[in-house]
Amino acid sequence: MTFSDDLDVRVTDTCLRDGSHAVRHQLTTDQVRSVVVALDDAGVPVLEVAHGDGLGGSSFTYGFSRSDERELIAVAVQAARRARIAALLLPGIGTTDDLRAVAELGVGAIRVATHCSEADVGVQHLSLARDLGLEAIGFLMMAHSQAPELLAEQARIMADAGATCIYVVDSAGAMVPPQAAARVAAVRDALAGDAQVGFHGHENLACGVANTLAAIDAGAVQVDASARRMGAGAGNTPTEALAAVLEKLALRTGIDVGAMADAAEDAVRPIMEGECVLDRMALTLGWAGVYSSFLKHAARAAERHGVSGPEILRACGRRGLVGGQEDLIGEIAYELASRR
Ligand SMILES: CC[C@H](O)CC(=O)C(=O)O
Ligand SMILES: [Mn+2]
Repeated sequence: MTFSDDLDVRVTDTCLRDGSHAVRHQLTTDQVRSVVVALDDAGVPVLEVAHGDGLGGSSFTYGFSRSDERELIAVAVQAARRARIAALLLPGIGTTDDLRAVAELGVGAIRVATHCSEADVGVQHLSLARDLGLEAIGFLMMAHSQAPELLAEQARIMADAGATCIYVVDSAGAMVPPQAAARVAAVRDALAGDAQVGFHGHENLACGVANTLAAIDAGAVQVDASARRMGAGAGNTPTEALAAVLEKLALRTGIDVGAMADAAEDAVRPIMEGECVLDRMALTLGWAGVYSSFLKHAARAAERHGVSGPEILRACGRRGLVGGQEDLIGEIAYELASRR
C-alpha cells in the first residue's frame, strides 16, 4: 500500500488541476492557498495542482496560465498540513526538468499521463519520479477508446517502469458502469498485486459517481474527484458526493463529509467562473467520446466561425482526436463554416 492502511479508498481531489480547465487556467496563489487549506482540513488525502494540461501546459495551444504553476505548487505544499500534493505530467508537454523542479518544491506524487495506447512514452518519467523518491502513478487517458485487454498490457508497461498505481482514465466521460468495471478488472488482473488500480471519471453522461463505484467494486483503491465538480467538460466526479456515498457504503476515505460539503461551497465555488454544467456541449463530449478538455476550445471555435459547437465535437469524435490535437478543432470549425 502507498497510503495509510486505515483508508479503504484513497481520493485525490483534482479541482486545482482538472479544474484549471474550467477557469481557463487563471488560478491565483491566493485561490490555491484557500482551497488547499479547506480540502486539507476536510481530510482529502491527495490534492493535485498544475495547469489543466499538466506541468508545462501554459502555452498558446493549451492556454496560458495566469500564475506560474510552480508558484501555485509551492503555495499548495506550504499550505497543506496533512495532504500530499500531486502534479500531473504529460510527456511531451511537461519535461524531466519540470519533474525535477516540482520534486524540489516538495510535491509527493507525480501522475504521468499518456494516451491509453502509448504507455511507453511515460516510462522515462515514471522511472525518474521513482528515482527522486516520489510516488509514481500512471494515468491511461481516453481509456474508453480501447478494449480492456489492451489497457491491461499498457498498465503492465507502466507498472514495470515503477508506477505503484495505474489509473483507468475516462477522459471523455464516455463510459457507463459496466465498461468502467471491465477495464479496471482487466488492469487489476494484469497487475496481479504489483501495483494498485485507480479510476478517474467525468460527469458528461452523469455517471461519475456510478462509474467510480463500479471501478471500486472491480478493484480500484485510488479514485479521483473534484470539489464542486470543478473540472473539464461537465466536471469530474464530485468529491463531496463521492465521500458521502462511500461513507454510506462503510468505505473509509478519511474525508469528513460535512467539512467537505462546506469546502466545496465556501472555498471552491467562489473561485469558479460558473458551475460546470451538463449542457448539450458537455453531453456531446461523453456521447461522442471526446476529450473533456476540448470543451472550451470547441466553444471558442464555434463562436469564432459561427458554427455549431456540438457539431464540432461530433467531428472530433469521428476523427478520434486525442490530447495534443487541439489545433485541429479550429480547422474542423473552419471546414464546417466553409461547407455551409
Ligand atoms: C489534458 C490532460 C487531461 O485533462 C487529463 C485528464 O484529466 C483526463 O484525461 O481526464
Ligand atoms: Mn480529467
